[in-house]
Amino acid sequence: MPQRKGRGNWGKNKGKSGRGGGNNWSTERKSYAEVPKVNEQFERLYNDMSIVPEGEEREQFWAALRRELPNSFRFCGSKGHALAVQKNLDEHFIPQIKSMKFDDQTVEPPMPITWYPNQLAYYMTTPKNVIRKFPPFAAFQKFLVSETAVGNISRQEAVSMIPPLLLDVQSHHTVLDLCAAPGSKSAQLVEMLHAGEESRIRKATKQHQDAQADPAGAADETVEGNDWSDDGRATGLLVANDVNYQRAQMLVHQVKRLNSPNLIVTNHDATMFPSIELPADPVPAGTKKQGKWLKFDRILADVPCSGDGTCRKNPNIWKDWIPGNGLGLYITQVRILVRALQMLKVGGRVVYSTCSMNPVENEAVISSAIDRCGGIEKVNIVDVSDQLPELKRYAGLKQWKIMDKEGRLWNSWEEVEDAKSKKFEASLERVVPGMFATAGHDLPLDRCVRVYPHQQDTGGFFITVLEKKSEIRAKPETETKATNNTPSVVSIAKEIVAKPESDGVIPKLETIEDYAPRSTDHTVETGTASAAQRQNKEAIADIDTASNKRGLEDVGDSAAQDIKRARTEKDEGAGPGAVGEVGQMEHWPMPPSAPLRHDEVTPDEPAAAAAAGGSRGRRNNQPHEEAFKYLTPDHEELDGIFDFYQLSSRFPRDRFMVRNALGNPVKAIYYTTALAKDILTKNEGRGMKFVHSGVKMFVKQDAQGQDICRWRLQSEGLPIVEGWAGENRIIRCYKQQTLRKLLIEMFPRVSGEHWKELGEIGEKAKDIGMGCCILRVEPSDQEDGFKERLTLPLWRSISSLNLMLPKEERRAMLLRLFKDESPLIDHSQQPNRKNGPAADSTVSATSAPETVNDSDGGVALNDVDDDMEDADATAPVGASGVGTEEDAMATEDALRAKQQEIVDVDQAVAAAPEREGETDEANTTV
Ligand SMILES: C[S@@+](CC[C@H](N)C(=O)[O-])C[C@H]1O[C@@H](n2cnc3c(N)ncnc32)[C@H](O)[C@@H]1O
Repeated sequence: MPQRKGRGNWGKNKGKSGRGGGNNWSTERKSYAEVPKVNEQFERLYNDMSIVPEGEEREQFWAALRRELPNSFRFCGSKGHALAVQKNLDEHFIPQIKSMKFDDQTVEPPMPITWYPNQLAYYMTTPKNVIRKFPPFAAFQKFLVSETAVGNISRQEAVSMIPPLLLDVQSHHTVLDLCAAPGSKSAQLVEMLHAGEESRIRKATKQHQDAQADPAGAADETVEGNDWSDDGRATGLLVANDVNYQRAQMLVHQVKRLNSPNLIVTNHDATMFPSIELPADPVPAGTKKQGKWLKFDRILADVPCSGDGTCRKNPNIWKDWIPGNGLGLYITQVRILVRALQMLKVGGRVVYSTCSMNPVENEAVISSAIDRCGGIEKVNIVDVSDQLPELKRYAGLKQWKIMDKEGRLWNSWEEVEDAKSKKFEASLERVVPGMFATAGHDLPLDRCVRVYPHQQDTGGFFITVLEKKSEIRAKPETETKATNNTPSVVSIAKEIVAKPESDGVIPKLETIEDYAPRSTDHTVETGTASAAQRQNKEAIADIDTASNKRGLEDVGDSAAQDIKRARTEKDEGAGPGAVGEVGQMEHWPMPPSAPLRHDEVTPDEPAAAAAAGGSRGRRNNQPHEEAFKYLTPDHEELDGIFDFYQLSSRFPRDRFMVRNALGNPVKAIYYTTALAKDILTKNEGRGMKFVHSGVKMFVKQDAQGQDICRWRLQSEGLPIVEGWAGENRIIRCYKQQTLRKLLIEMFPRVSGEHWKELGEIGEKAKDIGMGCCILRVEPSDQEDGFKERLTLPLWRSISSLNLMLPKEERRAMLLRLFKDESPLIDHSQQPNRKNGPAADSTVSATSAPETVNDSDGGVALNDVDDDMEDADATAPVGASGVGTEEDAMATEDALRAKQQEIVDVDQAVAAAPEREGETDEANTTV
């Protein structure tokens, strides 16, 4: 974004809030403008340190911080489809918006963010409430909402897009996002894993088809790119984690839109993220198998922070900013970063980021973490000055000051020690040596990146890229300047005992006590306890509070209790020196699970299910997650599916799983990558808290007719598998008018002579067997052809053919592909079909479907897009056993309700604060 002095036309209206008509736009704008934007300590800290030079630029800095933030959004980089959506913005909406006037003012259209690669991100200064409420924006608003719901657009603050861009993710990478909710950066990371995948898969499937047709003549097209090992599919993985369960659910919603099988969502405290076990490598007979642990190529540590760089969208920060906020987070931030570096492969990258401008949460954390990991020879700060060349930025600070709780500024730890030696200083309690820049410690902290609000009209942000140069053994906190503790006997003993890791294999230590973070809970807190002990106790409390209040006890996690119990026993003997060592171990265990009590086993799940690793019972109020159980490749349901769709034997059969403890395919079958499968199966029952994984690929269908497969393809999973399906279930479409008709008309008839009305696809539609099939929209150079490739699920019943798409998605596609806002026509809404089709505008989304007399006899589309997991493996499938279009309509209604739910949740996610203490109103994404 270019540097901007004002906020364009909308900003000029700030003073005009009393304008006639009393529109909401004025009122809401006023509320932002009215929040007082002064805070003496906040302003003094940054002015005193001169983070921006005095004079005109400093004025611009503060003026920008006092302005409301522009909205921003970006297009999904990995989907060809999303690029067509972007074209729609450029060619349709932007010219439309440019011609609009509101209150005699021109309206500023979305503009590309210049530093974002491939012009995929945009910003817009028009306030979101104007977009929502000013009628000429209605179509644009609809476009944003529907494209966001299906994953083509992500609404995200501009500066928040930087950290993933600097992580340099490739499709075979194992990536960890340690503090991921609400998930905007995770979504970006998932997209990066899938970059280039569509064209790779197309090449791989084409080559396979060619080879089948002519084994001698097929050309090998799989020459470019780096990820052919799985027929072009991305082999990497994102583990997205958040300590807060509710926020982890938002994260799931956010990333689920992208339909990635390369994703696992977890729910752990990042300071002690458990080591993930992998299946051991094969060894020669008679040799003992070595434990193998996952290490990551890339880790994002977008840590909890005080968030003062977000005061443009969260004006309350002006009122609430106190120096203690940043001080209190420092230890947690260092622990998260050290844990990230421990879990990183040698040669891998960690990106550390905050939306705070305070060096105590930024350069001090970087410097302390590098110190704990053995210095710059072990962990280097990467020079990224040549990356994102258009991005204006400031270098990281090499000198800074620490503001104590009373607002006094300190230059060095020596000054603090001197003051403390004279009298007890309560306000210095949280100040520790590691917070200060150390003279003579020549870390290239200038390679850190600071982005200030006036530079590109954004929020403030801090980003640092770290590279692990060699294996590390993190020093215990007590032995570093992060705290002022002296080393404990226990920690020294551990350093001697701990075995070095090699080749990405971390040796497994034996006892829980070895890993357990030291609790101060049972350490006698006396007047003589050291400041470090008190500090550490507060720091542990900080994990609980700063991590959105989900600490050891809060999670209701029996594992946490076990850890506490274990460390308590040890601490009793260890004395005060044992405190302050949280996070020192390289290898953290899974939190152990408490055994399920008999009275916790629910009646519908026998004890056998619990024994099988099921999770129907709630343990100590721990959130309930269904098990992830993989089907054996020779499972009979898979036989049926592979036969019906004539799926190539080359498509992997061992990656299908279900979400119930008994492992029975009841409602839905999900697909994951091989690595996700290895992780989910190997770590089952070890206490790892998996919250989500897998793309729904097949959904159980009530359908009559002998030859119909009861498993229909779900649109989420279709792109993954469709290239491997046989011609018998494919209908090809080349002409725009064919697809347009299928989008506008629901349940068009194929019986009798009606099939002719379907044009180019009529004959195939007439002849294809009943059940689920695939509509392949092929691109061509014809005038009435398509520029983009599309694949959609269809259902052929006795008398009709129907695209299995929710109404909202039909409308979004009509708008995007044909600029068409026609009402949908529902042919199933005609008793006896004698009175002509019903236009969609007359159909109530919530009304019970009318009775349809002429049963189509083929299918009852139950549970379409039902996100409920297979809660009960023994439940009967479907209710009626007789399929009618009535059922199908009920399905459409369910879909529509679901779609609405998606939009609602999406709006909630978009409004969810990224940072502690932000209000929902604070979020200004469109
Ligand atoms: C700045 S936000 C992350 C924003 C996110 N990366 C995004 O782009 O949407 C910080 C997140 O860290 C989580 N968090 C706080 N303490 C944590 C901890 N100890 N371990 C893991 N997550 C933590 C919070 O719940 C919060 O969701």
